[in-house]
Amino acid sequence: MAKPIVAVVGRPNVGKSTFFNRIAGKRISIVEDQPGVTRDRIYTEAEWLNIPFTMIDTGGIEPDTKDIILSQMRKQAEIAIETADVIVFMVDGKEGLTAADQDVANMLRKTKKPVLLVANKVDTKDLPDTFYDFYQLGLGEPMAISSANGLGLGDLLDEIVARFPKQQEDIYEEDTIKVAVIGKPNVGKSSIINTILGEERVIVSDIAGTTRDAIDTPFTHGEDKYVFIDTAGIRRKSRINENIEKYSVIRSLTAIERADVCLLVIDASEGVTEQDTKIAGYAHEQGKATIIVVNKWDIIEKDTRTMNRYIKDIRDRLAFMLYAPILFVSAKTKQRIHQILEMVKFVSNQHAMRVQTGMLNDVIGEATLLNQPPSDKGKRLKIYYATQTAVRPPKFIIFINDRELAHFSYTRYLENKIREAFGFEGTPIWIEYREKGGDE
Ligand SMILES: Nc1nc2c(ncn2[C@@H]2O[C@H](COP(=O)(O)OP(=O)(O)OP(=O)(O)O)[C@@H](O)[C@H]2O)c(=O)[nH]1
Ligand SMILES: Nc1nc2c(ncn2[C@@H]2O[C@H](COP(=O)(O)OP(=O)(O)OP(=O)(O)O)[C@@H](O)[C@H]2O)c(=O)[nH]1
Repeated sequence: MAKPIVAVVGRPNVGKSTFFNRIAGKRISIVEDQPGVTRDRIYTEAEWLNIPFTMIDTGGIEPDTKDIILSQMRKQAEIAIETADVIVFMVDGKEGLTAADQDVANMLRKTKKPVLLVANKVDTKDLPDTFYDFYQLGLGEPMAISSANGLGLGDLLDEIVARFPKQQEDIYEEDTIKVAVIGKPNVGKSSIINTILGEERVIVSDIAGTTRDAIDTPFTHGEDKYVFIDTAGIRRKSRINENIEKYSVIRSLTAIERADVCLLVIDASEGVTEQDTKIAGYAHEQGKATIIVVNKWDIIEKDTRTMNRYIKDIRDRLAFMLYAPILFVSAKTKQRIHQILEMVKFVSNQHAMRVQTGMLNDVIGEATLLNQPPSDKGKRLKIYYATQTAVRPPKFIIFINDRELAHFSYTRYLENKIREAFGFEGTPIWIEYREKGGDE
């Protein structure tokens, strides 16, 4: 389930960080490819009433010192409008209304996204006289909070959570394959999506009953139903500066969470970057199927070994997903673009595949005969029985005598044997051990 995104926008010194730290849970830092970009203070995972969400501190952008406050705030507001589900606009309740607040309010009023106007530093129950000026911003009733001593935060969080979009998952039929197109800015995500959607057999559907801007693109291809997840920011080209990069990563992460199959798009002229590795790692951990799509293949000067060199490099850098098929495409010339949906359908089936318990145990039994399970201090790992307990991703539980003896390398070996026998192409496989009770 995708987590909603909340962005906090406001002038420097209004107390965004203080607010953030009050609400923040664990922070995740994002690897940057560009030097000189503020590294932490980007976003955090938080939770209210058991509803998890992601909070972005747009104050984290301090691109260059020449920038005046106002232009920075405009950028913050743009980023918030582009990426967030709910925007918290924070003003300084102690200082009162400023011209810069007016300016940002003008921008925020134009978005259809919910905006909550919050006056921070209202440390006592009595509202300051200047408080009423905030009504002039045209963003509805200001809420008074004090981040420093925690006043009003619960009420604010209630209001934020109440404005989260309804989850869209339910509106797609069971057999719809959800596809996230992920990757860095400019690798050609929108070009690939638009090329696929322009294909003859593809019919883009309407989403019924959605009130906010549609963020997904559902379509059919022949008999098969698909939806490209969270395409709003991708298909509509954003003209936001370079700093959008790290926020686009956050969007990628939430898209991955909702998807069945991820298309990890890599720019052939750049190869696999650190950012790609990070995003790919997330898809892997989340148990999603992945296809690696190397785009812009048209601009690469090729000889007979070029493709193999690329494959080797990708396998080296993304060694944790050797299961992911690699496609070399060009959105520009349409080379091999038609293979993408075929591959999506194939790996989606692999992702949902269930194998018979009898066959699985034959494979495991044979594997242990070929390569004896490890032993330690005279005790040998015994494998009693294996069963598949889940799909999307396929999950196996193996009953054994002693978990201590089940080393990573042997698990890897068993995984390989399972793959040799059944395929499971494009999908990670989860293997869990259970100690069989009462035995030895
Ligand atoms: N009285 C009072 N002071 C506060 C409150 N919240 C924050 N402050 C103070 O306001 C100052 C600025 O707070 P920050 O949280 O750093 O503000 P910021 O908006 O993150 O500022 P930038 O990092 O410049 O974007 C600090 O001195 C805080 O202690 C509050 O609720 N009441
Ligand atoms: N030569 C070549 N250029 C391409 C190809 N695909 C995309 N481009 C160009 O690469 C640039 C970026 O393409 P987009 O499709 O906008 O990339 P994106 O990943 O959606 O970018 P963001 O919206 O910033 O995330 C554009 O100038 C495209 O024309 C390709 O296969 N070959």
